[in-house]
Amino acid sequence: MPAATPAVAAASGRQAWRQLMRNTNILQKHQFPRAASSLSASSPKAFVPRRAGVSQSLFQREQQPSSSSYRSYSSQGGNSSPPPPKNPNQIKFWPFVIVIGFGSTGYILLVNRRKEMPPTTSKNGSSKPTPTFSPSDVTVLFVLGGPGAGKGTQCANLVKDFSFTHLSAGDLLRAEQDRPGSQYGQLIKDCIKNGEIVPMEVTVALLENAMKDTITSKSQKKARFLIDGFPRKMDQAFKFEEVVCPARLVLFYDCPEETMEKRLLERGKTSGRADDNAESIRKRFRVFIETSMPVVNHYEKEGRVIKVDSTPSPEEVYKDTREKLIKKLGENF
Ligand SMILES: Nc1ncnc2c1ncn2[C@@H]1O[C@H](COP(=O)(O)OP(=O)(O)OP(=O)(O)O)[C@@H](O)[C@H]1O
Ligand SMILES: O=c1ccn([C@@H]2O[C@H](COP(=O)(O)O)[C@@H](O)[C@H]2O)c(=O)[nH]1
Repeated sequence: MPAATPAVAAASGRQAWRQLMRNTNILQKHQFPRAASSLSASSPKAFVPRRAGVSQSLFQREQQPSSSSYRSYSSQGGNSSPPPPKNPNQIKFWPFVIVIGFGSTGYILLVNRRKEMPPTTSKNGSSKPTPTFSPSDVTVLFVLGGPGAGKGTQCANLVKDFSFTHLSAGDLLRAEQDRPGSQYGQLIKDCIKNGEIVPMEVTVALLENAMKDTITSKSQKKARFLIDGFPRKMDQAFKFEEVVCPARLVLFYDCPEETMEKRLLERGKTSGRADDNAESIRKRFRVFIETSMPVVNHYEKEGRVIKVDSTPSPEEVYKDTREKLIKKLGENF
């Protein structure tokens, strides 16, 4: 008996594979007529030559087997017996691999996206929690901008003209940091020094308490708040709007870093703030770009941002702010 050449070994391997597939009753059970071609596609392509331009269903091929359609192009030539007709029930595996691949990728993308989305369930099990304040009673304007952009300066003007209550998240945190017995004192101190964002639970609670105190002291349901320097991170934005009050607008003060740095270093001469120094300022700028600008962009996409260039003098910036605010909300918002 002649020694088996690689071609002979390959041919007998193919035959054994076909035999195995013919005996696989899973294929018959599922009746996948198209799957038959998969095995001829996934097993040796050269074995069944394609006939260009001929559209022939697999079913037809099974009905009319012809020797030419099963001609072997292997080196065995005429010595080998013609391959048996292809089993129409042979299954293609690559579509399943593709479906599983797409499915898994889609699932991972969905899970990652949901992490970025606002939560939809509440502690009490309802689909959406009710915010503490209704936007029909309480008007909230978020005031954002880089460190030293002039947010506090402009808030002071708006308070005079529009009877807002000004709540600065940074001021509330500094007060909490200095409050004797505060369990968050050291945490807040470290965050401020490094320009990092204090965990949202602390800041949201401080703001909500301050709003409640204001409304209680006024003995009326209606109020207007400028929430200065908040939200600085997406999670804060979602949490605040979900549990405290939806915001009407965002006032965004746009200013180049160079200008802000000069202002902060100047302010640092007298402010006594632990973060008005070159090193902290650098860190604050980085956090602003990486973490807070996405918040501005988010609200921008929703059409809720009034953008004001805060490079000119405080008076000019305020004039622009006032005009834009009235244009957007009307004189008597
Ligand atoms: N338009 C302006 N032109 C020049 N200086 C300004 C202007 N607006 C504010 N300043 C000054 O810049 C400094 C920073 O202003 P302000 O405190 O209002 O900024 P901020 O955005 O609230 O800062 P932070 O985020 O650090 O609290 C202050 O000393 C202020 O007097
Ligand atoms: O929502 C907030 C607001 C502020 N911080 C921290 O406070 C400092 C100072 O804030 P200013 O608005 O400049 O007064 C800021 O750099 C943060 O560290 C915060 O964590 N969360």
